[in-house]
Amino acid sequence: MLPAVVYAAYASIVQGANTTSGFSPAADNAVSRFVAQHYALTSTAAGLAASYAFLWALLHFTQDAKEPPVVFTGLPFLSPIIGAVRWSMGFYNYMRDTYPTLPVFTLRLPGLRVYVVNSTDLIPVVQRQWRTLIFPPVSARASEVAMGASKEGMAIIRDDMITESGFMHAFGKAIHPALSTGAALDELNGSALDVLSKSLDLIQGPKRVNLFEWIRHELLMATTDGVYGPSNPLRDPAREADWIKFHPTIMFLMLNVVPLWFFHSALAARDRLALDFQRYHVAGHYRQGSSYIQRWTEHFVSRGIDPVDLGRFQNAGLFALVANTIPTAFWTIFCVFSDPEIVSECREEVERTVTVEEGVAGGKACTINAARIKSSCPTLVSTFQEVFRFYGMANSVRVVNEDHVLDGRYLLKKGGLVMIPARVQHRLKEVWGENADEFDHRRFIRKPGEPRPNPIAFRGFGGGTTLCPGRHFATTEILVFTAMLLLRFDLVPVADGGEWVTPTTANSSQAEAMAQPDQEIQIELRPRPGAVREWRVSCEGNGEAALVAEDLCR
Ligand code: HEM
Repeated sequence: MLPAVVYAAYASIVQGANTTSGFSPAADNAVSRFVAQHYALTSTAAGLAASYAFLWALLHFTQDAKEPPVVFTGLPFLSPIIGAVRWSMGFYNYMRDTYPTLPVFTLRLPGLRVYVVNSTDLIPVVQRQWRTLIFPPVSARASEVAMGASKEGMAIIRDDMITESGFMHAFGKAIHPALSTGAALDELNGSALDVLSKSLDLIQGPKRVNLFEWIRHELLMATTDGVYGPSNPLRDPAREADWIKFHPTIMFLMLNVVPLWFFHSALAARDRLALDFQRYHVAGHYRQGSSYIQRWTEHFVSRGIDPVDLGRFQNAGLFALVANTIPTAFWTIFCVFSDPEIVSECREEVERTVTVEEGVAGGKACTINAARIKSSCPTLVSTFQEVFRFYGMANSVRVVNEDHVLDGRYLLKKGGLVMIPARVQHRLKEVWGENADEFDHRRFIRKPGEPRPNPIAFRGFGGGTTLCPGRHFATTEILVFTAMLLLRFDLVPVADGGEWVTPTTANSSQAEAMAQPDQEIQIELRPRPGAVREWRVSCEGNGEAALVAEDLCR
């Protein structure tokens, strides 16, 4: 339809140029000669001008005055796309700096309105409207296009995306008890951290590793062993390799613009993983896994999802489990170990929490207590939070389910998307102070008499009804992993004369909530003098970590 309309406008302009210009006969002749000689050029220019005028009119006449102000209209419908390509991860911050007084603005793309929220005060207002500004279509789409779920499976998921009894909202309720304070969470963290601790026991002398690759392997094994139990499909090195092949393509699959055959080998890897997950579920192995995976599976089965789709959806479950935990652990370990001051402050704190008991064979055993790490290591916890603020890039997206007037002021039209970019919130000088653009590892340590920065502007784990349910599990896992390294090893870069070089993050996949490093760092893990001994981890009474507004304000 659109090209036909544009063509019609274009044709009428060219025809008009051939009849009369309104100038004198001599000028008319000159114009006619010019047009005749440069027909292709003039007709192209006229066509472009007509198209521009048409698109400009289309954009402005279909934009309601009550909607948030529309910006970036230089090339109607195209400027936002060009901006997103040009500024990439920095696009929304650039927009915020360009329009600092707009609490929310509209971007118009072909066939789509995006309402971008800049104001911290509007965030709770958006989150309260969870039945109108809804998240399930976003995650459903990811399962459909990236995980390859069947039409029948998707029909079950999409059946009711609004009420509390719909698949998605009920899913949140089903898994919640296994991931909040209590024995199930302690057990899950305990088994994952036990795997990590035993793996570190094997390093008895200096060992060279690529830091990201090594963290990815260690956390993939520990997290999936903790969740899936003794029959964890990811224990097979071929499945680990499949995940590493498939994972980077998820964002491109979700965009759905490149033909599927292009991702042939990644999709084959995805399907092998899904098949192993299917076998795992059919054999009932999940019953020996964590309470989390049992609840997860029971929810899907109770809603009629068949075993084939169960395997496919489990790939999405795996994404949620590890895709953000791994880069977050990388940056936490990088930021702690790359600064001698932070290493020594954090090491001192962590050492104070360790208890020494009788170990096996009459020796001594050191116990790392997860609850004490969280309650008594303010510098380590603050560095971890600062990693989220500095490297976090969660982009909360909601679909406007019906026309809605946000905060009684802004009309949001049905079918539009609402976006809350964490990177905008995380760099607001009015919240974080003049040094908002710098990494300050002590930023989150509370000082007497000093007000706490507005916790709503901390978006590391999203917020509202879709606030990450895995935040306590991931927080404990990463903090204790970092503590174990502090207690047991020195980490020394192999290249660059032993200097730590901060990797860039420009190529990060925007399907993730945490930036990912573009370059590897080869390091040597050197056991610290006296640290090769018996180590244990205790997660008893580990509890929750209050890092986000929802936990802090309860
Ligand atoms: C450092 C690690 C993690 C980070 C940074 C992270 C981040 C996030 C964010 C930002 C969201 C909100 C999405 C939105 O509102 O748009 C989210 C949702 C979610 N996360 Fe995490 N996550 C992490 C670890 C985990 C883990 C370990 C699990 C599973 C145990 C998990 C399970 C989920 C689930 C199921 C949702 C969807 C919630 C819903 O649809 O209501 N996450 N996560």
